[in-house]
Amino acid sequence: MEEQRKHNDGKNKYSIIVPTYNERLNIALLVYLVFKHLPDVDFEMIIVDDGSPDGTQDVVKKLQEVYGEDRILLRARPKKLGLGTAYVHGLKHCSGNYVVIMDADLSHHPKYLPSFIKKQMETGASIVTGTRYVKGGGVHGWTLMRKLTSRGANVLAQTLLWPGVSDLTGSFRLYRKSVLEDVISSCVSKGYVFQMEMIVRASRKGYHIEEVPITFVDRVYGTSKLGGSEIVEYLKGLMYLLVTT
Ligand SMILES: Nc1nc2c(ncn2[C@@H]2O[C@H](COP(=O)(O)OP(=O)(O)O[C@H]3O[C@H](CO)[C@@H](O)[C@H](O)[C@@H]3O)[C@@H](O)[C@H]2O)c(=O)[nH]1
Ligand SMILES: [Mg+2]
Repeated sequence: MEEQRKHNDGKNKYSIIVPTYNERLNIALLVYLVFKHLPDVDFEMIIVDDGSPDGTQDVVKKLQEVYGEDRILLRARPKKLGLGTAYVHGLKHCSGNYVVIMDADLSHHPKYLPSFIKKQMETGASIVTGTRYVKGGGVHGWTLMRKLTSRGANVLAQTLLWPGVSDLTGSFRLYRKSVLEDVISSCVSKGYVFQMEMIVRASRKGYHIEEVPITFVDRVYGTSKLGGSEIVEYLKGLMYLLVTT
């Protein structure tokens, strides 16, 4: 932390975008852990909730009372409109010069946040992406089917698009805000395929991308929103990128 403070000199602000759909049981713990792991960092959390029927927003409003509306921003949408567009929406409300994107279900543990920040400061990278597919990273708790889906999605995209990044579908990332705005404006996908499109486009545009190892632990509460239709969308997105980039 001391190290972090030394490099920060008080100028950087991090906006952490967290998309939520039915994360009532996870969001409070996530917020608690982010505050715990970033004690000396200037940050805000932007929760983009898509009208979760489980009452996620009620929990977020309670958290705002505890932590303050300047630290926890609730930027809701009326219904489930997809992960990719949730980031676009969240970005409009960011006041930081750096943006972190992470899941609400604790699969992206906030303990890794300092390593993203440190890596960015050491290298001056425009993007730092968490990767499960290098030494020190990994996946816990997934079924064989889900592991194969993720590996398959990555191998396929690596082979066809060779972007030079080891984890294309992961969504735990830190961006320089201006870079995120630039890359996001050229992205067309709306669902889960968004992660892959973002990193491929960023790499094509020549942005400096660094990686930090993370271990992705499957959620304890609730269920994944990744369904068969998202996989079809992914394959379509892959083909689209293949012919357009
Ligand atoms: N606002 C909003 N949030 C959503 C939506 N769909 C999902 N989310 C939120 O997005 C996060 C990820 O959703 P999960 O359903 O937990 O995804 P996952 O199956 O665990 O997939 C994760 O790993 C994949 C890599 O293998 C990633 O590709 C994916 O983005 C995600 O990080 C969670 O915080 C969830 O509440 C949506 O339509 N709208
Ligand atoms: Mg998840």
